[in-house]
Amino acid sequence: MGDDGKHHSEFRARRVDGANPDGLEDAAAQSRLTHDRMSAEESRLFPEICKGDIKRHKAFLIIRNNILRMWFDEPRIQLILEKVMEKLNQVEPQYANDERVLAGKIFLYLERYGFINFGVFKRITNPLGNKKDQPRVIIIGAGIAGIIAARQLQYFGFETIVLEGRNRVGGRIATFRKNGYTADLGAMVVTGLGGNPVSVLQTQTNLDLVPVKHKCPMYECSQNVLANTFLKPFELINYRRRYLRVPKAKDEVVEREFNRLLEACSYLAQTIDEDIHGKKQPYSLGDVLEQLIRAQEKAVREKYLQHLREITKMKDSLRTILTSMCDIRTKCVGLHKEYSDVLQVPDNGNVLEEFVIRDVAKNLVVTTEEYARLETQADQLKEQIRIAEDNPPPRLYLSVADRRILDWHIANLEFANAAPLNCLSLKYWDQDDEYEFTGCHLTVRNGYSILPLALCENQNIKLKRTVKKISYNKTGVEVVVTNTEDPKNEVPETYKAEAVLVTVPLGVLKENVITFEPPLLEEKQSAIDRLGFGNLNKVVLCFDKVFWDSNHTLFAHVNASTSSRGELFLFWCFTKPPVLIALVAGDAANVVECATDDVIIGRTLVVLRNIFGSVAVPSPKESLVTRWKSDPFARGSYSYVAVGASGDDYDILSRPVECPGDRVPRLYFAGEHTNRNYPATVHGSLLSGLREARRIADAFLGSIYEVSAP
Ligand SMILES: Cc1cc2nc3c(=O)[nH]c(=O)nc-3n(C[C@H](O)[C@H](O)[C@H](O)COP(=O)(O)OP(=O)(O)OC[C@H]3O[C@@H](n4cnc5c(N)ncnc54)[C@H](O)[C@@H]3O)c2cc1C
Repeated sequence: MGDDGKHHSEFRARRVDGANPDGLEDAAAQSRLTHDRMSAEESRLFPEICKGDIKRHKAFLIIRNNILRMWFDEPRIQLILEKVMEKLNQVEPQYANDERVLAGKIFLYLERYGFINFGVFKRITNPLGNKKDQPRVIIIGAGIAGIIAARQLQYFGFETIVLEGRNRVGGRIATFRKNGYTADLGAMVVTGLGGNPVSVLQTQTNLDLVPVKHKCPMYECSQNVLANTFLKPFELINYRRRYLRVPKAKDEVVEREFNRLLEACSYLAQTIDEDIHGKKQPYSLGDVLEQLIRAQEKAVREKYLQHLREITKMKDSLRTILTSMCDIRTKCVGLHKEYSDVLQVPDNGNVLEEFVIRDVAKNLVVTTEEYARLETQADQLKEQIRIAEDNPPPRLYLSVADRRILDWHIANLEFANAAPLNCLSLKYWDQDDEYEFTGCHLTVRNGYSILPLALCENQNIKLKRTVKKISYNKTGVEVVVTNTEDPKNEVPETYKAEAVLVTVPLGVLKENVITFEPPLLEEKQSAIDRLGFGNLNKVVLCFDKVFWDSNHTLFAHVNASTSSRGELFLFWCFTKPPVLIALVAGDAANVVECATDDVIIGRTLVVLRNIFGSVAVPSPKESLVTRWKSDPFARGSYSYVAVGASGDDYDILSRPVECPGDRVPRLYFAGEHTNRNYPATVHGSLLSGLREARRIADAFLGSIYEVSAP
């Protein structure tokens, strides 16, 4: 990444960029809605408004946008209908008076759909009153999807119980905290605040978000440095840096080429029909990218060969000309001699002899002129050859050093997708791009776990309960768990409820560690198999002082080979206490799973010492290596669209399961792998939890139309 470089996942600049939107348009945009248009969902829920006259349509939008803005104005306090009507009366008295019923319905819809009154806020009233015997829902997994769903369901009046296998909440949001050091082992980046529900949670909790600056010096191995440096004796032990900073211009050129290659892949993805040309197997992004690189290499080689061929051709022509000049020169010498000879003959007035003299003289002139013409041609050709030889086209598409830098950019993309590029679907790997939020990327300086911990307050959560079996039928659900509170005496427990929400990671679903009774439908099982679940690991090193350039919060390490490109390729340093987080992505992420901590940490220190010099880099005070793939409660990091999968698979995974003849579905699914538009992210999980809370509430409490309007 160049100093100011942006890679393809950078956001397009749009107007809204965070919490507390000012106007009605901003409030709608922050809720991922359009201010002057009803969403498809709204049109479905309010058909009489959608198809009705333009005035009511406008009334709907004005009321909806005003309610959203009221929520964003103070998301720490429950927004209640009375307050909404009071404020609406101040800003839009006409709508407050004429559309009271509609305003009530819009309020209930926004609340049920998790646009308002979600997260950590002070409750003023219970929206459903204090009804007894509310349905009971079991939520499996205390990650962000499970906790927000539990919290929302509880707010809607359900009795909830969260069963969590680990001895902590947060799932893939996990913060290492020790001796004042903080490091996020799972999620650590908020990918823009414009449209992001995390912006509300930031206001409600004390998440300390700092922008991720793109200045990122890049270091690569230079074997010549040591050889070319005159070392004093002690320097032999404390040898100097062996890695050099990649020149900014070079980094920028390669980054531009990388982006060009990705654009070409994207063009091909749109034009290639995966089923034609007898190719049954869909293409992967990695394969096509490598093919494009090979094609470019071939084209560059071809161009260079063509250049050599042209020079050879010019040289051949020059040789022919020079040979002709030689012949002409010999001929000239002969003619000259002949001319001298005929001039020797005494003039006896013979006309024939006079004719011979003139003829030889003429021949001599013509031949000399021909020689001069060829000489000019030869000079021109020599100049052309010189120019061509002085300006050869590149011999190689990428030098070895260029390829390493390109591999670094590929590793960065493999990090973003948590998978080697040859596992990603060419056609659909970036299917969610158009939903990207606006604003810069931010990181949580005080640790992301603040969020799940805040959301857990007053929730009924049982830790150390590993779910083994889920049975569901028309009467309800039964969940069998192993209670691991006492490792020497693990006991089975059974929990019963009206419905169950499963939020375990896709990696866990793929392992089939939970038995579903009856088994999941073939459609769902195939989607579980098709979608990819990637891996990405981190090495955390805590030091007693900063030895890196504190002006930079990121620095890059360019690895020596394509196969190791993802190894410790990027270092993060965002927290006040000096902590470095090294990222391991792509194939290298899986290598970490089977190496010991000593090996990984030792290797990380070698890289740092090569960059900063061994004197500068002390031994770490604390260190830690993640192994997400080996973690039985994750089995990897997050989902990706694998070769053969598509965005549809996220939709299939989000569908609830109904027993034939039952009036409501009993089995629901949430989690990042169930969110087509926002997969693989904290906000995606959060939105999926809100979505399922709404779905369960609609099923058991009636849809928004059956809720009596005030
Ligand atoms: C290394 C890494 C880096 C990431 N970086 C980012 C980032 O920068 N930004 C971002 O937005 N997202 C990031 N993500 C993704 C983000 O963390 C996840 O998408 C999100 O946290 C998932 O939430 P979830 O609730 O869907 O799943 P989880 O958080 O995984 O929650 C599922 C819960 O189910 C529990 N569970 C599993 N099996 C069982 C069982 N059998 N019984 C009971 N409980 C069980 C788990 O213990 C877990 O608590 C990253 C993820 C990883 C791993």
